[in-house]
Amino acid sequence: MNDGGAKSETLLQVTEINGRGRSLVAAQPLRAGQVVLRESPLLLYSAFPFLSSPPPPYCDHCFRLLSQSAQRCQSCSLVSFCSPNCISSHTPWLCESLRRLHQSSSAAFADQSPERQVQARFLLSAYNLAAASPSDFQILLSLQGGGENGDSTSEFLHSLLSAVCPPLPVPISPELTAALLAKDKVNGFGLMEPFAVTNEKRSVRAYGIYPKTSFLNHDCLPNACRFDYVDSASDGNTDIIIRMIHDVPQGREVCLSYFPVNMNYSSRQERLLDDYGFRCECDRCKVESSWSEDENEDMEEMDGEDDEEEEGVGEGCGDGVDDDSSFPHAYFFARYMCEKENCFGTLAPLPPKGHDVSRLLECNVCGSVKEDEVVGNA
Ligand SMILES: C[S@@+](CC[C@H](N)C(=O)[O-])C[C@H]1O[C@@H](n2cnc3c(N)ncnc32)[C@H](O)[C@@H]1O
Repeated sequence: MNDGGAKSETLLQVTEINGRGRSLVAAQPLRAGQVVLRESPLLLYSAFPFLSSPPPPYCDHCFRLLSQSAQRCQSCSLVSFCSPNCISSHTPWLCESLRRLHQSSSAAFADQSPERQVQARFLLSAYNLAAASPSDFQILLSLQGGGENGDSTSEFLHSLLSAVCPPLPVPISPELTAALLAKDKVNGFGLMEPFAVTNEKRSVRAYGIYPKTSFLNHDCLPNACRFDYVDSASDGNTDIIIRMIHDVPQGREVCLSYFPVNMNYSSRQERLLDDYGFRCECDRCKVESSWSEDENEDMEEMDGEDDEEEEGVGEGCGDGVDDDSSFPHAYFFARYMCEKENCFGTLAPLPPKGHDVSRLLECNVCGSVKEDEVVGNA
């Protein structure tokens, strides 16, 4: 994909904003469709439980779909790789830990949800990073999240992994395990299965943590969104790409939405408080906090359960939410929300060519591309 040779340092500046922590701010005017950040993950881990059968058909390093020539690890026989380069990432510690954990996983995870196994995979990757690349591990530790005491999940995972895995050259305390899990919760991005007609309900293939992308704060009406091109990227298969949805002046904060934009006010607030520890006071929340329950339910119906309401989004989303003053952000939904049923993706223009903003909008979930009917009238 053409990313216009983005140099994020000249486009985005890390700035501390009161009440929001580190934030990324436009260091120059940014244009609709512009790639403002492209980066590789600090750490990646499979979204599949240990006990999934058959084993996931992906390279355990770059998470590409494996071909016939895939190489299975001869020692643990649990993971496969697409190339000698990828297999070199499989350290002896990780290999032995995976083998031992897999052996004990039926008993160890018997009473646990499959999510625990995925969290254990994250911890193995994080511990492995601590030993294999201490400087990257320090970057991981510097990300937001942690500080709180461990809970029963972190205690369970810490005792299990310390009992099962071979010793590491670096000490891992229960507090460190708790902090790592908290950082994953706040900063992890899911890399989805590529969209296909036969795979409309896309699942997550892997999770990744991206150092600079982790500085992007949330806004319920984002001005940027993330793309990935798993299986279709010529290199950097798991790179994350941040593109501007519309023009933004210098000095304005660049924000993502941490979840699909169609969620209603109370669901958004609940999610942000539970998972990210803050109350959102963005412009959209200020408007929607005064809506009645019915009006908020109308927003819920935009999630595709009611097609008639969904079609009405451009004109306002139903009873009571039908004019510009009560629903000033209607334009966003009409222009930048994917119309495909059950997609809920966000649209951003393709990267500009020269001075021209693209007339084509791409969905960051299903990948469909459509003509922008209002280009130039942002
Ligand atoms: C992925 S991090 C973003 C970078 C973070 N501000 C930092 O200092 O590293 C997510 C965290 O940033 C903060 N945050 C994100 N969006 C926010 C917002 N709209 N208002 C207040 N805090 C926000 C919350 O603490 C959240 O858990």
